[in-house]
Amino acid sequence: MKILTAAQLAEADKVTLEKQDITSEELMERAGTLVFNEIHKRLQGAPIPIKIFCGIGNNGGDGLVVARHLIQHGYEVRTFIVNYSDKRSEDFLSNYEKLKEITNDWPELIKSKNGFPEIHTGDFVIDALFGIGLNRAVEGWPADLINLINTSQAFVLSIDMPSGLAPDQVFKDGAVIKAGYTLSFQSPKLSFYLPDTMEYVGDLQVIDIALDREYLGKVDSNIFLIGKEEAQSLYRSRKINSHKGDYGKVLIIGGSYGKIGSVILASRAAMRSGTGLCTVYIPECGYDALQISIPEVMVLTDQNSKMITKFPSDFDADVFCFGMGAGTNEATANALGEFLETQKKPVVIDADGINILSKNKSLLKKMPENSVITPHPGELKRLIGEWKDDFDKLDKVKALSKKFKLIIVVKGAHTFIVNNEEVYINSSGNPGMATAGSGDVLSGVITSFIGQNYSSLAATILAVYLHGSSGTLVSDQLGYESLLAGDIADNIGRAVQQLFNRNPEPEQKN
Ligand SMILES: NC(=O)C1=CN([C@@H]2O[C@H](COP(=O)(O)OP(=O)(O)OC[C@H]3O[C@@H](n4cnc5c(N)ncnc54)[C@H](OP(=O)(O)O)[C@@H]3O)[C@@H](O)[C@H]2O)[C@@H](O)CC1
Ligand SMILES: [K+]
Repeated sequence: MKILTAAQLAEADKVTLEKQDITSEELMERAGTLVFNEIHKRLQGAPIPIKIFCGIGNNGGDGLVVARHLIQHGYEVRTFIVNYSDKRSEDFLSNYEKLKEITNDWPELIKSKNGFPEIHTGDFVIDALFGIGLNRAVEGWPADLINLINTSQAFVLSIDMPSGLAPDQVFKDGAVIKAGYTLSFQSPKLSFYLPDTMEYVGDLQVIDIALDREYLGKVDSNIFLIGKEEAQSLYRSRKINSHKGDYGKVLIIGGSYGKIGSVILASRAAMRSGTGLCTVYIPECGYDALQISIPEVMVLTDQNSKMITKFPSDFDADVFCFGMGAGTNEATANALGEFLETQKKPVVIDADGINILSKNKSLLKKMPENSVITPHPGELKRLIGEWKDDFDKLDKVKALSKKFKLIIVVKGAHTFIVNNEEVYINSSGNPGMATAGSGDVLSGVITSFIGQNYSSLAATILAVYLHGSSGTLVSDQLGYESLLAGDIADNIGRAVQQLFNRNPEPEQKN
């Protein structure tokens, strides 16, 4: 699914009015009615005190439409106009008049802190203060109101965006509504998925308000949300008449004394994801552990017993993966440098491999095109330095991807896959996956798919999605705490099966 910017959504709005020959007030009525329907479906007329806080722009206008429908359906509603400016939008004003026509309980005007109502734990708060028109941090008494709502422990539903959050930028130090539920129009917004802002969104539902299909189809977005449908479209099923040679010959290089488990996990994940032939290259100390843990994998050993000092020079693999548990010894770094001198096929570099790249940035130039690196936040910081905010981070990652033609997997609650200017945001997974070895498994799955002849980008997107949905399948049974990285590897096959069954997709909640 495409993720649109505020500017693209405003353009979609404009095109829709022209093409569907409707007024902006009619579109607001459509959007507000759909929000009302969702609320009504859940509340079923329950006598819960509802407090709606409306700004004076179009987000506030949506709030007024919702208020009118709720009142007409007999709900107990108090509507507040949060008068942070005199520049009321036209559609806000017409809905203000419409509301006054149907009730004697006119909206209450809030102009300062003195006008704040009491908000109780059992209240149902609807936040229609600001939407995608927010253009600066929320400060002063409107910020105090947001803080009051946030500390009230009332359930908060935000219309389109949690107020104070902007779709494509962050405003430092402004107040932001912490929503329990967000009903967002047409497209999710980028800030819903970024580490610093995702916590404000609560559970997310995107409402199709039928903006112009043609515009939505053609609009040039570089940001995509990856869900079940997208993963399905990337997956290629096996031919009946095939043999192990058709499914890739991969070599995974890594491990050091005390960290052989990382290579066991990566190779197990590669095998569980369909690799035809998997060989690992490890320090000698890991030989027995590997052979015993996973007999399907072949083992080559370095002449050094405790670390990698040389890469096998004559091994012909379809794809190489390096880094997990390897340490950052000079001998290991030199071995990687020497290997990259001659390497032409994409490689997957993880963990200590990335730390070696960070310490020896000249190696980045030697990385073959379309290689994949999979940093977690700490590794990323070592690679690109500090960032101001998540948007700045994304810009820096894009620049790195572009400069060295790399696919960069920015791991997090929502993993981002960056390929030049394009950003793919993963929607699967859960907090139980924040566990040792989870990244080793992911590298194994990516490597496996590249070996099976997926493009590096397709392999990475599919691997990240399946890794997340496998994690969810496991935690659905064991809970978050008990999930082990090895379980993620072992359930990749079930995650593939799940791509094609009709159950709702195991998605991550914000
Ligand atoms: N896209 C679509 O298709 C559809 C969109 N719809 C709805 O429209 C919403 C967007 O509406 P919008 O453009 O009127 O902006 P909105 O968010 O209400 O606020 C603007 C006001 O806030 C002000 N302001 C800004 N920042 C501020 C701050 N920090 N502190 C104080 N003031 C601040 C700003 O004033 P100014 O900057 O001029 O001072 C302006 O007055 C969208 O989210 C959705 O709900 C649906 O109805 C139908 C289909
Ligand atoms: K809002």
